[in-house]
Amino acid sequence: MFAALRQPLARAAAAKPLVRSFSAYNPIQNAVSPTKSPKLEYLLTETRGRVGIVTLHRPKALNALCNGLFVELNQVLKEMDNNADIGAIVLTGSERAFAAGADIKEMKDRNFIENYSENFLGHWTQIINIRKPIVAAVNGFALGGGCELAMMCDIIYAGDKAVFGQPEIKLGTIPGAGGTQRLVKAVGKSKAMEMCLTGSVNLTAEEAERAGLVSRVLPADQVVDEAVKTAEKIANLSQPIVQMVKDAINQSFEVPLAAGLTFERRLFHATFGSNDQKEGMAAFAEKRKAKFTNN
Ligand SMILES: CCCCCCC[C@H](O)CC(=O)SCCNC(=O)CCNC(=O)[C@H](O)C(C)(C)COP(=O)([O-])OP(=O)([O-])OC[C@H]1O[C@@H](n2cnc3c(N)ncnc32)[C@H](O)[C@@H]1OP(=O)([O-])[O-]
Repeated sequence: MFAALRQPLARAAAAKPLVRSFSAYNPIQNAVSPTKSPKLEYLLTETRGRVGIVTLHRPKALNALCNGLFVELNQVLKEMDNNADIGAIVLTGSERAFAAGADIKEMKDRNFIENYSENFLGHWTQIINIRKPIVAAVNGFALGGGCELAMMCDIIYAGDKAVFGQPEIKLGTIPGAGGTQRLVKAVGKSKAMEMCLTGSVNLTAEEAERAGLVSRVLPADQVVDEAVKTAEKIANLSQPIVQMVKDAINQSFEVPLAAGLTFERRLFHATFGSNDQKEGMAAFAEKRKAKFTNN
């Protein structure tokens, strides 16, 4: 069973980068022809150790999520997911805004038939298919699609001035990427209703932490560094086992408790088919640090 689980990882490790090596995504270094490897317009990327860092970078529009930004984001995340040198990802924005939502100016004149037939913004959900853990490091505004994007990540750290909200109702629309679904699970029905029905009740970072939406509040200038530290910790654990934890926790959003517990137990059983389980438990018994080999 474990060999079967390993195959996608082996494939991912062997896979050629979609476009070019990740470090070449740095727009400053980028000198590759635009057709094969388009320059990133809306993102900055870097790696620190085994952590890939993606920074939303559309400062004039408070990182409003336009189509081009999302196309780039999907592409970069997919490439990091396929890069065996990266074990976890940090997604962040600027100190003023993680993201102020979907680009209102870009979508204001669209109509229902176009939206429906083109599955408008359907590609936003691709981020949930990324298998490596993603830590969102949120400063400033995380509104509308920005809040939804943070909730698509696996862990959220917030700067002390971060603001989370779903203001779509004030624009005559509703949240379209999880604001009425994931937010309920994160903060409960009453608070989610209050936020989505008024569009003006936002959560401060402290409130978001108390409600369980974010796991840590930090001074704004430390959020990214702390997110990277956590991501580095995760990236140095056994990668297949990390993916199993992510899969198992995500199952809890999808299936009834009994099915989730069965799924969890089967994965727990499966870990015993891995060398990393043998190494992890032997290292504990021998009072030494485990050396995981991701198999
Ligand atoms: C699978 C299906 C997927 C469906 C996805 C659905 C997604 C989602 O649920 C829908 C949304 O997010 S709806 C969106 C929900 N979000 C909202 O409703 C929040 C909208 N934003 C705001 O309310 C205010 O900008 C803030 C209160 C954030 C800051 O106020 P402040 O400090 O006075 O700053 P400022 O001067 O206002 O902004 C500076 C510049 O940024 C610009 N810009 C900012 N946000 C933009 C946006 N979303 N768009 C475009 N542009 C945006 C702004 O125009 C200005 O540009 P200008 O060229 O200089 O004029």
